[in-house]
Amino acid sequence: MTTVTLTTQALVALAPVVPVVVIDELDDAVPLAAALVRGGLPAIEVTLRTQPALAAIERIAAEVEGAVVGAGTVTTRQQVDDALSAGARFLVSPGATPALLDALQGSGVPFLAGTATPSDVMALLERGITHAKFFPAEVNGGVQALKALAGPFPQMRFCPTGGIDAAKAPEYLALPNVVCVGGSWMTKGDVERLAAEAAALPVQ
Ligand SMILES: O=C(O)C(=O)C[C@H](O)[C@H](O)COP(=O)(O)O
Repeated sequence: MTTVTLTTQALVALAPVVPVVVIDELDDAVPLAAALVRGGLPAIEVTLRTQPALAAIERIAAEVEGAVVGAGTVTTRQQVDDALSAGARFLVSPGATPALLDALQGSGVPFLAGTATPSDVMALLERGITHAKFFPAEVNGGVQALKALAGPFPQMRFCPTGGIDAAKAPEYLALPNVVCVGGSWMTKGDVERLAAEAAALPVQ
């Protein structure tokens, strides 16, 4: 099997939206991921918040053609190892402790660590990391906060996540320092149609 190394830049360029998927029933994982891929959202974040999450990552990696499955809610080195073993091709965390950043930087796969403040951003830049999640986006000031962060940190690129829906996503994606947004809004209802609408959103 050929292993293609995915860079963070390539990951965030796959689609304007990274769906955040919470799997309560393992059997839901493959049909949901397949609908997201058909809609045009190949990079899929499965949160490690539920019991079947790792098995869901395994199944999606094995069975859903075109999916680039990743693990979300990664907060420990053990979860980094478990997610990689399950087949995760990228990792997302709500935060960024030094221990977790060591593990993420050693993982060999792209990752988005969580930032919410200027100091969080500086801790990543000190390590040469220029792409981050901005979490929880809406309650941390949303679009206005990201505009303010662009001043001192022009090199930083964000994937805001948390409280974003189809109505709010375009305003985020219009910002020069936003490369994609994360959200769960397209994972309920007519998933393929909602994914297709999200996939069609323009990125600045
Ligand atoms: O578990 C994580 O690490 C997270 O990313 C938290 C939430 O899953 C996202 O914030 C999605 O949030 P909503 O789009 O508001 O549902």
